[in-house]
Amino acid sequence: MRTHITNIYGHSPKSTALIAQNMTTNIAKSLDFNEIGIYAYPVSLDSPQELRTRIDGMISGVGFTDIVVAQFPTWNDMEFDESLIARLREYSSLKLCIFVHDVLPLMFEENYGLMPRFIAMCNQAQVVILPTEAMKARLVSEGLQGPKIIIQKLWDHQTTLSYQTPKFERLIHFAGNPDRFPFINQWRYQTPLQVFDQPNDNSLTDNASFIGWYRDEEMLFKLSSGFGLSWSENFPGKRERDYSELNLSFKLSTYLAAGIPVIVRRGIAVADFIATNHLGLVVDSLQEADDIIQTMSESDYQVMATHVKQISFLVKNGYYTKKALIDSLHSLLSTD
Ligand SMILES: O=c1ccn([C@@H]2O[C@H](COP(=O)(O)OP(=O)(O)O)[C@@H](O)[C@H]2O)c(=O)[nH]1
Repeated sequence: MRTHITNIYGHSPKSTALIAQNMTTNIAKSLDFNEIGIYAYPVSLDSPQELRTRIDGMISGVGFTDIVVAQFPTWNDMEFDESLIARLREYSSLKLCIFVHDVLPLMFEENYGLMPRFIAMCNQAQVVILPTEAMKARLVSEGLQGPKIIIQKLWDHQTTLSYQTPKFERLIHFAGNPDRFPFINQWRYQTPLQVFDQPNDNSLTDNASFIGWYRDEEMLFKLSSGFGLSWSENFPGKRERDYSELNLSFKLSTYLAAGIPVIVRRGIAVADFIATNHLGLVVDSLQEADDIIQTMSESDYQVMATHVKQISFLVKNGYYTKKALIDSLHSLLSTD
């Protein structure tokens, strides 16, 4: 019996979906999983037979009694994901876990109609890894039933960079782009915002500096002071804020890996975890965060940083992913 995990290729190196799946695969490999590579391509060009042949090539190393963890979505269209699951289900003794990174029907309003297909796909697995309890409740209300559910809880952000005590600075970092997070173009708070993205013509503020996109280690190195912001707003067609109440943010774990305290909106899925573990500020508005930072003492900051250091160790070493994968294997192979 062998264990396998799918992994995507061929997307932009700046794609967070690619970064997250590649990282998850690296962690799984440390647990002796084999990789099933899935290259990005337009699935609509394949005839049903070509698609089947393509999938057979990808899973040629999978045996009838093996375990497969499918990281979804593959971003090759839901038709591809469904075909992959259908083909794997033909191996009657194979055990299947779907590791849900994003739920397309909830990400984009126009995709909500895909929900029944998404749920039907998940219901074919024995185990489904979901990001949060809130996502579990939502998908159960949409019809998810049957698979054992494992909660991921937090993204990891693996790095070998050694821990540095962060400096107290009244500064907020944001590792996201203004197309998805337009509110950063109107930053009007006293605490300056430092954005990891190229300058853009739509920025209406002098108090946000766009310092460019950095590769992983450089970015982590620059996140050496102040706070990391994870914040989403709804805008037409994309209910980012609603989605953040169900899903996990990757950038949140980037800040934790770097060792800096975070700022999150009350109501997002991990807000309680952030508050209970004293990892930063859980606030109702950006104005509230600004006010707290402007009056905060250095010792208050360092207390938070000390708490972050502990979770940073877990995140940098991949322990959330390892736990989710190991719990999934136990669920697939034993009964409690
Ligand atoms: O200069 C940068 C800016 C961002 N990122 C990566 O992009 C992620 C944030 O992407 P996104 O906003 O899509 O993530 P989300 O928080 O929405 O999951 C960060 O965590 C980093 O891994 C990076 O590598 N370099």
